[in-house]
Parts: sequence; C-alpha cells; structure tokens
Amino acid sequence: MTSSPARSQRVAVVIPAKDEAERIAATVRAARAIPHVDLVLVVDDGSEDDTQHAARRAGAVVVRHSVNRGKASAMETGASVVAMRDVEGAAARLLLFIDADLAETAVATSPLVPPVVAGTADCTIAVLPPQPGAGGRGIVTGLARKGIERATGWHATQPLSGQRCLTREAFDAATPLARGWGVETGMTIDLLVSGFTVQEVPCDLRHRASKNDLAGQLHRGAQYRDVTLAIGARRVRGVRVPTSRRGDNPARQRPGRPYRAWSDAPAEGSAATPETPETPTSPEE
Ligand SMILES: O=c1ccn([C@@H]2O[C@H](COP(=O)(O)OP(=O)(O)O[C@H]3O[C@H](CO)[C@@H](O)[C@H](O)[C@H]3O)[C@@H](O)[C@H]2O)c(=O)[nH]1
Ligand SMILES: O=C(O)[C@H](O)COP(=O)(O)O
Repeated sequence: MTSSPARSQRVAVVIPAKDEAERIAATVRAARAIPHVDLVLVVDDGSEDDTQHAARRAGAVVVRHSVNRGKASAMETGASVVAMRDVEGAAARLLLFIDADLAETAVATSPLVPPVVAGTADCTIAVLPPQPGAGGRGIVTGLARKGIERATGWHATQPLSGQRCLTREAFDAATPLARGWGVETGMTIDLLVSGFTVQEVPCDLRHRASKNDLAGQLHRGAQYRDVTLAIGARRVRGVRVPTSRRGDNPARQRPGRPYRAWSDAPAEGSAATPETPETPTSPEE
C-alpha cells in the first residue's frame, strides 16, 4: 500500500477557516515553516469577519465559499484547488489539513509529515496534549471511537482530531467526505476499510477548546449529530472490515504505531472492491 515518495516530496497545508480572523495569520505563518511545505491554502468557509484578508496578508493562497458550507466541504474545496496547482508529471502534493485556530503551534504538526513521506503511513493523525479550559466529557469522542472500532477494529486515541497528513491517493479513496463534523470519523473508517495505513502521532498543539458553556454544548450537539450520521451511513452500506479478516493486534494500537485494519488487505486500496458479501463498495456518503 505505502509507496516511497522522493525526499523532494512537496506538501500543501489546507486550512478550513470560519471566522478565524484573530488567529489565522499566526497559523498561516507557522504552517509556512513546516518542512516540505510549498503551498499554504486557506479555505475561507463563508466567514463574516476579516479571515480572508488576514490569511492573504500572512502569505496564504485564499479561496472562499461565499456561504458557509461546513468544514468537510471546505476540505474538499481545498483538496481540489491543490490538485489544480499540482505539477503535471510530478508527484501529487501530500495534503496536510490543520485547523485555523492553532496559531503559532501549527508548526508542531511537522511530525505528521515524515511517516507519510517515508511511506510507513498513508495518513497520520495528531494526538494533542490535554487542552487548558476544555469542557467536554468525552461523549462525542467516545461515540466516534466506538464507531471506528466497530467498523475496523482500530481504537483511536483522538478520533476527532482534524490535524491529518495524507497522500492524494488516500484522500481520493475517502471522498466524498462525510458532512460537517463527521468528516474525521468517516475518513478514518473509509481509509482503513480501503486498506490504507493510519498512524497517530503526538504533536504539541494548542487550540481553542470548546468550553462547558452553552456555545460549547451546542457545538457538541452538532458534532454528535454529524458523527452519528457518518457512522450510520457506513453501517447501512456495510462499510467495514469483517471481524474474521482483521489484522493488526490491538496491542499495536497506540500513538506512534502505524495501523492497518486488514490481515490480508489487497494492494493499493483495492479492499474497497467487493470480494465477499461483507466487503463494502466504495466509501460514498
Ligand atoms: O463551518 C465551519 C466551521 C468550522 N470550520 C473550521 O474548522 C476547523 C475546526 O473547527 P473548531 O471550531 O476549531 O472545532 P473543534 O470542536 O475545536 O474541533 C475538533 O473537532 C472537530 C470534529 O468535530 C475537528 O474537525 C477538529 O479538528 C477538532 O479540533 C477550524 O479551522 C474552523 O475555522 C470551517 O471551516 N467551517
Ligand atoms: O470538546 C471536545 O473535545 C469536543 O467538542 C468533543 O466533545 P466530547 O468531550 O463530548 O468528546
């Protein structure tokens, strides 16, 4: 599954951003310092503040949704724009998705890149340290973790983490993306079911964590809804790795270890082609 891109492999950072004028400039500047990065793309998802101008001033390429379409849609737009800027005949850029609110700490997503460049993982996912002021009780996180584990056998530490580096091939296999806040959960299931290798990587990041106030609870309600839909859509379509064909030992499931869900995954993501009635079709929403 994993290939070995050249050392010259280029990386595009894609930053979905909605009303992030306060932090986007610092995030863009930090992203530009990540090794291998030659393109920082901000997708302004219908912001009502100065996000697009602040991002441009900080050196990003900016595209904009005229109306808000949600994070997953911004990621798809970003990936399409990067593809248009990839050089014909050269390797497609790796995609490094990061949130707009990381500010200076965005550079600490750098460790996500080397395993994908080296080909030991097709998708890396950041594991963040405990965040000051975070007010969650782990309900949405638990829902996403359980959904991924039921479908693939993988126990994700931080299933909602949106800081992810992946190959173009892996991204394409995971599209269309699950809507809104279900995007990470759906992507992880689709990648593992398609035979790709994922790896969690500890990264020293700080973001604006949701508090335990009304806004925070409403946000978690929307996350719960979208994660439920992403899991449900895959369950209905039978997108899962059959228990009898699951591979890696649960003992291997910890940050820093690449994980592949199939014991006998066919090469190059072709596990998504039906072989048995239990094997899924393509990962569509
Ligand atoms: O309609 C929207 C809303 C948000 N965003 C951007 O999406 C990112 C994540 O949003 P945020 O408000 O920071 O959400 P959190 O709850 O803090 O996000 C956690 O949980 C999400 C999944 O529910 C993941 O996408 C995030 O990576 C993870 O940090 C930020 O860059 C936002 O600007 C959009 O592009 N469009
Ligand atoms: O605050 C968070 O970590 C997310 O909003 C998820 O909430 P949770 O605590 O219910 O998993």
